[in-house]
Amino acid sequence: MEAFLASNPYFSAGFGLIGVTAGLAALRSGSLQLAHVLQRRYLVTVEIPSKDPAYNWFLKWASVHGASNAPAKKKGLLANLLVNNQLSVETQFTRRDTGTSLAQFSLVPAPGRHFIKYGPAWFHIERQRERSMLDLKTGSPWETVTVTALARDKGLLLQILDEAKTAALAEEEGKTVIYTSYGLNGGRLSVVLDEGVSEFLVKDVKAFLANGMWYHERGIPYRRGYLLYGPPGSGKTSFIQALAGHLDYNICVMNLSERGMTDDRLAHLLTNAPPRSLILLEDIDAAFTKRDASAQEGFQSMVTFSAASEERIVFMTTNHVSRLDPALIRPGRADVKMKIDDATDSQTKAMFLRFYPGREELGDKFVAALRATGRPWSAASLQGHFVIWRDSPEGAVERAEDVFGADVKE
Ligand SMILES: Nc1ncnc2c1ncn2[C@@H]1O[C@H](COP(=O)(O)OP(=O)(O)OP(=O)(O)O)[C@@H](O)[C@H]1O
Repeated sequence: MEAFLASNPYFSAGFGLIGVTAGLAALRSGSLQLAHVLQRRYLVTVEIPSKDPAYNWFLKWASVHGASNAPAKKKGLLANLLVNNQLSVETQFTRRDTGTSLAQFSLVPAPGRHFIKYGPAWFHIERQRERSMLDLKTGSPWETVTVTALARDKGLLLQILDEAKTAALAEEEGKTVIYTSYGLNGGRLSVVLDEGVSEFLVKDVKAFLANGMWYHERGIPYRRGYLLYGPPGSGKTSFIQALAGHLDYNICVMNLSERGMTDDRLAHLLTNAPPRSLILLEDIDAAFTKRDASAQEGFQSMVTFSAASEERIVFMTTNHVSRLDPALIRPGRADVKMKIDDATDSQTKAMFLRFYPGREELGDKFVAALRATGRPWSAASLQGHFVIWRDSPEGAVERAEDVFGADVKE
């Protein structure tokens, strides 16, 4: 590890004492030499330029983990004083198959100095922006993040970079699966919901979009909220993806459980969402059950967001509708509430026929075999089953009960 550190250009004996504490600052001006000695012995610094992929990984990591190990009481105070007030919004666009783009917002430490506690150690983070230079490819300013571990253990920094990388890659992996497998399919929505559900939702969104003047003339906020709730794997997220493709809209996914997501920030994100966007707040229950203390904060956010004046279509999804504060999902915030449930008979048959066109009779047999078990099944598990048996509809029917193999029910 020592050898790796020595040869790694990111690890340098950078000068990271500035701003650590007032005491250390005084020490620095008083005795530079002593500071050098201390710094060499006790601090490890890594510099990450913005052109390095690790740059975004690290900022994202810092926004999620900062001060996460501080005791609960101190957490708010420390986080607010030292980190929270200095977050900035970063937007990343990913092109989707359908030609529209997916905008993803994250809150990352803003340029300036930050302190973060992680594991046993404190870290000093300095994000510096080069004012006179721009990255010609992206048009964004060159930046450098300097991370100084206020500890002697060099391994901690490596561990952090490694964790940041793993988290970033895992996130990308998930996205590729979701965002490339759905979308427009010959002009039709490729998600099979129960009869009438998808038509109802599409019609409702289109009516909303066609009635801007009506809202405007009456001074009603031009927004519509949809809550899709129900068991995992029923197609909530896929439907919203497909709908965006169908309307040729962008999707902005916001994670309400992200650290530091306060009212102001949510309002900022909502007003800065690109035009022609569906806003998707996934697993909204997570924002309210994970962090008790901030439930109130999240609630306020939703109030703010119901006041947005521009055209806003907001989709919220949850597996646990009963855990939500009723005020959160009242009309005005969630105008349409739709249960997207386990697969029905007709949905199951429709999916069967999509995989095995023309095999009506077998489709009925398949549905009957599943129904005979008395157990519920999800559209996601059906899809998994049909993919396995893609060349043999007979096999799919014979082994119908395998559909339950992949299901994990609460
Ligand atoms: N109704 C459906 N029609 C076709 N495929 C579906 C349907 N529902 C789910 N799937 C398949 O299952 C996968 C998972 O579905 P999706 O993520 O949309 O479910 P979800 O209801 O949002 O689940 P969760 O509540 O766990 O987020 C999808 O990528 C898709 O391949």
